[in-house]
Amino acid sequence: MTSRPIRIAPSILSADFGRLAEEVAAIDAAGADYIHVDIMDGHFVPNISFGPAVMASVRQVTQKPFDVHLMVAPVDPYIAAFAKAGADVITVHAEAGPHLHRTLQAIRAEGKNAGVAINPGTPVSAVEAVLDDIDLLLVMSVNPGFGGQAFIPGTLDKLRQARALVGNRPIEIEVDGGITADNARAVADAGATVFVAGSSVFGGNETQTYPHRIAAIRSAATTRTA
Ligand SMILES: O=C(CO)[C@H](O)[C@H](O)COP(=O)(O)O
Ligand SMILES: [Fe+2]
Repeated sequence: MTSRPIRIAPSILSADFGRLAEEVAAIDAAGADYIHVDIMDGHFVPNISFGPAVMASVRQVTQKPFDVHLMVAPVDPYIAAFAKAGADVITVHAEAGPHLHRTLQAIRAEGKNAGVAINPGTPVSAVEAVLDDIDLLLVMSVNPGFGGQAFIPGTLDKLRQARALVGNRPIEIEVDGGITADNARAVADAGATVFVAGSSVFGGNETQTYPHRIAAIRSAATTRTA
């Protein structure tokens, strides 16, 4: 059993956008630790979600930390806008530009926690030089751009490599894509501490089931197997 605290971060990408504020309030009440906000630009990834104005309006319905995943390139021009819109953690992709260190400095200069995400095709070593500059390492377990994709099994090896690299530094290791109650145990054992879950929480939009779905992932991730 992992001794590290486990956080569940429902991704509102799979929420009903027509009732977005209600959906955010529902996952807050259902026990979400963080609210995961996927920002897609139709350039870095082949999909468009929404921007800082929409995020700022739903920010008002909860006090929970907003974990903002920017799938945007170039990203530097948008850091201040998402900080102002109420982000607590701003995560950028290592692949999104040539000046990762500068971008991470810009996030911390806004007084926000800084995260770096790596795509399935990017090695964990890509973040080695910025370990002192991040609060969160996001290991993508699908190719970014869409919710509802299947977890890529090779992610478990990458999570183990990430845990070995991070060691006991105060850096959260987040996993994003295809997370369910069925794979949460293996993902926790591999070293993840923050579990993003979109379709496995919001699937079907039956609000009353959100507490059960979040609890199922948390329970799988924290259950002793040996
Ligand atoms: O960053 C993302 C996609 O790029 C989403 O956070 C992720 O896909 C969550 O959705 P699901 O749990 O349905 O895979
Ligand atoms: Fe995400």
